[in-house]
Amino acid sequence: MSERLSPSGIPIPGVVRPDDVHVDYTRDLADPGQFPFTRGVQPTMYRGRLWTMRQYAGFGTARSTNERFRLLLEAGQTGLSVAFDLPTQMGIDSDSPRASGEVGRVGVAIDTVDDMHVLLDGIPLDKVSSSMTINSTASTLLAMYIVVAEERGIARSALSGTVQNDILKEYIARGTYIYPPDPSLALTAEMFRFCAAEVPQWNPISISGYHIREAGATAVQEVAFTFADAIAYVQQAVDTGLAVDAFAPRLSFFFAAHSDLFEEVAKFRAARRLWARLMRERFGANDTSCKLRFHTQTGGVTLTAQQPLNNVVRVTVQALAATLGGTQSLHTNGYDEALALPTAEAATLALRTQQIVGYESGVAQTADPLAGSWYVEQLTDAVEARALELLERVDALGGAAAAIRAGFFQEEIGRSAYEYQLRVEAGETVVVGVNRFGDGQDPPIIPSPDFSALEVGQVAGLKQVKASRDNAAVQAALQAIFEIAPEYLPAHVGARAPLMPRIIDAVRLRASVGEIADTLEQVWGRYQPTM
Ligand SMILES: C[C@H](C(=O)O)C(=O)SCCNC(=O)CCNC(=O)[C@H](O)C(C)(C)COP(=O)(O)OP(=O)(O)OC[C@H]1O[C@@H](n2cnc3c(N)ncnc32)[C@H](O)[C@@H]1OP(=O)(O)O
Repeated sequence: MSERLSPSGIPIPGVVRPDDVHVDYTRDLADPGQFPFTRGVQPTMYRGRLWTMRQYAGFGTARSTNERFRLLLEAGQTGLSVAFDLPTQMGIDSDSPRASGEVGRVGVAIDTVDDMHVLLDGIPLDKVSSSMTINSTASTLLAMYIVVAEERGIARSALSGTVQNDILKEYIARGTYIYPPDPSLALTAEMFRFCAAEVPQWNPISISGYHIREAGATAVQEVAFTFADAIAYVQQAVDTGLAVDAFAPRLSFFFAAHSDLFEEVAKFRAARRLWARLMRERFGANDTSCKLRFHTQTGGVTLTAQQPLNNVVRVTVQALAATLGGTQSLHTNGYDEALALPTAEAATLALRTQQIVGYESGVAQTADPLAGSWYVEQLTDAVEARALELLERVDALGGAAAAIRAGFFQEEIGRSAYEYQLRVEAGETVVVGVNRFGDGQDPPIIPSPDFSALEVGQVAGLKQVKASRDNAAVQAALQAIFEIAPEYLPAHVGARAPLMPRIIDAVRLRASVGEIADTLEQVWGRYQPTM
């Protein structure tokens, strides 16, 4: 019989026997809540608290997204997750010609803190945690969140949430970068400092393997490349003088869950163990800093436009993988996402899927229920060993930033994506309803909504804000940012003046996302990809 391989290329025996596994319980597993946290970061895991059900949502205006948030919270969702439109992610105001046609399309349009007020209207910011998928403009959006809370009388210290703020993977796989890596990384370190000092329950980064996976990486590459990025962030922050244990407990991560249930569970367990070991060995971090806390999203690329209801089943298997793997927070995709923005019905069903997994399937009853399975332990070892090997190749290239410049990640991911495609085309990898069990029907066509009226309204709102604010004060606040920005360039020696408080000042005066981004770009320049 031919050899079977997992999707990452790990050989899978027909039967795994006790002698095939060499686990030392104390060294390799330990109880949940104990180093190396293979079995989970909390001693009681989901018996103490179920994972956060956090559906990524956002489209059109702040008002329409606020309505979707309320619908989801009423349906039992336990955390928020904001999707921003491309102009907001790229630091472009809605009234710029460069934003034309993109306003409110793949997420909500936010120009000033006034939009943020509408977005968060009626949401109890001291009770619900919010995630914001925002990277190059993360500092401005976090500033807006803080100012909304402040203007509602809620202290910064009471806020909890996450900004994605993972710029390295933008160069590798996602694309919403503005500035070159050096000042971008320096700004990330400033956000680590600021959050640790002033917003202690905020996670200033969500180091993301999800997009690396979506771009075609295997599970092993997903872990290795995410950790390569993570090590670069930790090193950068340490180099600026922060003590590792002052910020590392608030590093958070973001992974994908695909349909190979066992490899995915092994991936999550291996990732926790590998991260704990890396942090202890490379940075001398304490146990709290060694805990890998992560959000998971079911795999967008695994969804098919053909026979879209099949996606409900895929999402269920993937949600099981994430929760058997001990995720802290989960987004389950809508079954219609391969066709269009998810409908309210699909978004609700996706949340119901999590609730069925959480309350009916029994996964929440005991921590790390698959531990001790010879197969799962063997696969956990294999994923860890292979990810470490790959990480060491990145080290040899000089770390994540150097590997990005050399095109290493992009090439490796591209090769995996190509090989996967060949396997699908050869029928070796079965995609139900696509290369097998098709019904000959074309995928349904869903008309895309008309965004033009929305854009006109958003632009009018922004013009009104710009006309009614104290423009001299805004210019002075932007000037203050401009004057500090050079300290975030590599040529600068010595301590840097804090940038976050200046961004908050500007946001409070109703400076826009685009104005703040342009100010920084004047000093830092724009990144030009080398490949
Ligand atoms: C694809 C798309 C795109 O490209 O556009 C995207 O990127 S979408 C990307 C969307 N991204 C996201 O949604 C990222 C979401 N990330 C997060 O929510 C965070 O970063 C997270 C992963 C750390 C999860 O945070 P969370 O608040 O939801 O959950 P936590 O596990 O931290 O739990 C909340 C609090 O409860 C405590 N807690 C949890 N479980 C227990 C337990 N069993 N016993 C006692 N306490 C417990 C935690 O310690 C914590 O308190 P304390 O805090 O006091 O310790």
